[in-house]
Amino acid sequence: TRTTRPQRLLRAVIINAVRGDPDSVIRAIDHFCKHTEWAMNIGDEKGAILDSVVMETSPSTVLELGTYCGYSAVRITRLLPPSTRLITVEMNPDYACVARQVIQHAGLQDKVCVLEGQSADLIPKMAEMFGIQTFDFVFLDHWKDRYLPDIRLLEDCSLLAQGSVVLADNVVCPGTPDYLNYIRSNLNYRSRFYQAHLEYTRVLDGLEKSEYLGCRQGKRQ
Ligand SMILES: Nc1ncnc2c1ncn2CCCCCNC(=O)c1cc(-c2ccc(F)cc2)cc(O)c1O
Ligand SMILES: [Mg+2]
Repeated sequence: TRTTRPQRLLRAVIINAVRGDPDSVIRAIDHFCKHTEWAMNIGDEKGAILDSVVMETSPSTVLELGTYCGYSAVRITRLLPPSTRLITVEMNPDYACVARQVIQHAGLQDKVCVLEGQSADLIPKMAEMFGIQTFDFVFLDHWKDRYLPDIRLLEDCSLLAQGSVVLADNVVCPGTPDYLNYIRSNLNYRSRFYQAHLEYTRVLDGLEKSEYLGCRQGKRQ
């Protein structure tokens, strides 16, 4: 049977990227997506915004929902201090398999845990599984209609602390209207929109960064 797009992306990484060099893995994927086949990685333009938010947060516990081929896992993890770990959740086993190999090619396998399963099932088990209390940084990049239920689940599981930062991809394209409405009208968050473009295209898209302020009451009127 023909290879899948993630398998062709992985082959491009193995051929073109230097083993152990995360930046060359990022460059190889962006080149593949610009010149060979589009793929739904966050990409270089939004990726630079992701980098800046990670650096300003300097998190010690990081959660990513929606791994795909591991591009954003490599982008995030290459910026983390040595003792920090990224937990990334992917429900598609084929994607997870490719992502583990991309992450390994970048030399970051000791700092990333790729968990297979649905975010809804795994979020309630996170604290127990990893011996953590809260996440300092959460990156949302999975099914767009899961952003809202999953941020609510993170709140209910007390996995967000005052100062935790939630960054959401694709809030314009494909769009996450219910999530945006919730997070922008909720007094427990301070949100900021970063205008950008859909990866490797001229289509408008953007990222929404939301800082959790702790548990206050009420909604913005
Ligand atoms: N742990 C979990 N729980 C639930 N779902 C889970 C999951 N783990 C994985 N998934 C399943 C997510 C599948 C990928 C999600 N991402 C997307 O769907 C996505 C689509 C586009 C896109 C834009 C314009 C187009 F014309 C076409 C596609 C761009 C993006 O940047 C995207 O991130
Ligand atoms: Mg995305």
